[in-house]
Amino acid sequence: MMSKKVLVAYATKAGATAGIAEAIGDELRSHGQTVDVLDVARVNDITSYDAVVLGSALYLRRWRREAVRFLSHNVDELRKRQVWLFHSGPVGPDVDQDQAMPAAVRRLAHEIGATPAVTFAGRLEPETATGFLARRLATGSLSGDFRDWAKVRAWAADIGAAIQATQRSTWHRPNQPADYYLG
Ligand SMILES: Cc1cc2nc3c(=O)[nH]c(=O)nc-3n(C[C@H](O)[C@H](O)[C@H](O)COP(=O)(O)O)c2cc1C
Repeated sequence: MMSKKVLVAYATKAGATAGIAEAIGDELRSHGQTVDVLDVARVNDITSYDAVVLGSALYLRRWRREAVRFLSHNVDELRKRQVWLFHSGPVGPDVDQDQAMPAAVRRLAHEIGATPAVTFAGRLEPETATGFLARRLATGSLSGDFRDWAKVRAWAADIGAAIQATQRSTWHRPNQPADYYLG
């Protein structure tokens, strides 16, 4: 059986979200998928992928702009694919709090037909923090690497299983054009 090609794209400022994306990629590969893990700013064309996982770091309750731009520029192609979203954010006392999708991301996710973004805890450390505010926050109670690798891998394993399930049957999105069925 042909393995499906999966894009795991991430938007990061200080690298924590890239690490989560790599872990998702490793897990999917262990499920037999062919995976590219890429900075979303470097992705131009998604037509060669069967499924897309997109994650962004959260800053001041927003996604990074390159992730939002990717969604808005690829709505039509994403609608035809299986898409999963995540964001990486909470640190310190908020570590277990699911974060709301920013309004613009929620609208785009709805257009694409993707389920809401899952929240993964993040990392904020003096060694990797960039910018005055980040460096200041990184020395207080928010400081640390809170990424939950077991949670990340379990989520990716579910995605791997879902992609495998659609390899056995034909994957039809509801918005598949009608001429697809005509000879
Ligand atoms: C200035 C600043 C603002 C942040 N705002 C949020 C936020 O609104 N929500 C959240 O969950 N995390 C927030 N965080 C935490 C980061 O999202 C977290 O450290 C994340 O894992 C960083 O990802 P990155 O290393 O990929 O950039 C903020 C961090 C900084 C430094």
